[in-house]
Amino acid sequence: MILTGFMGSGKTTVGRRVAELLGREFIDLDHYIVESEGRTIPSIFESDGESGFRAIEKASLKKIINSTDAVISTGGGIITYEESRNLLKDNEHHTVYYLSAPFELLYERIKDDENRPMLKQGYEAVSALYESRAPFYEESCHYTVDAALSAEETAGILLALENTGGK
Ligand SMILES: Nc1ncnc2c1ncn2[C@@H]1O[C@H](COP(=O)(O)OP(=O)(O)OP(=O)(O)O)[C@@H](O)[C@H]1O
Ligand SMILES: O=C(O)C1=C[C@@H](O)[C@@H](O)[C@H](O)C1
Repeated sequence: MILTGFMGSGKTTVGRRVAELLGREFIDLDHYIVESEGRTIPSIFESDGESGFRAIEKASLKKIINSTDAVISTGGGIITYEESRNLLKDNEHHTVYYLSAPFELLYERIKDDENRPMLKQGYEAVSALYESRAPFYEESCHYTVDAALSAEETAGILLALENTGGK
């Protein structure tokens, strides 16, 4: 199982819970990057820029996607590169679930978090980013799931889908 979606959609929160319910390991790709790089995400953005972070993110996804049956939560920008989108959609090990919710709700959840460099652009730019990314999440997933619910409810939906239509 792989979870995608915009910042604040609950990929980490819900992913950790559904992994517990499925009895599988949980890997948060942002956390994996921080551990393997020995740097925080804001410091990677500062020294390597967004493009540097994206290159590390793409390589990290490539490295783990076919080597684990863990529940993987991705970073919000994983759909930036076509290669990553194809890797998500065409992979043979994981069903990809897009956690989808309205922007205003997501922004309320994340607006005060200092650990998300993309938020420095301000409300209007982040809102435009949300709009521009939505089709990419849609095209690279197998299921779109409502993430405006409680984390527990969304985890329950994912569990049911994984047990019926999951890989
Ligand atoms: N279903 C939910 N209902 C209410 N709050 C939630 C829900 N899911 C997550 N949150 C809260 O929103 C914030 C962001 O959640 P989380 O880190 O799980 O999102 P994410 O999709 O992994 O974000 P990112 O892409 O930036 O890593 C956290 O404070 C979390 O507690
Ligand atoms: O939406 C994004 O571009 C990001 C989301 C986070 O998960 C991190 O991957 C990073 O802060 C970038």
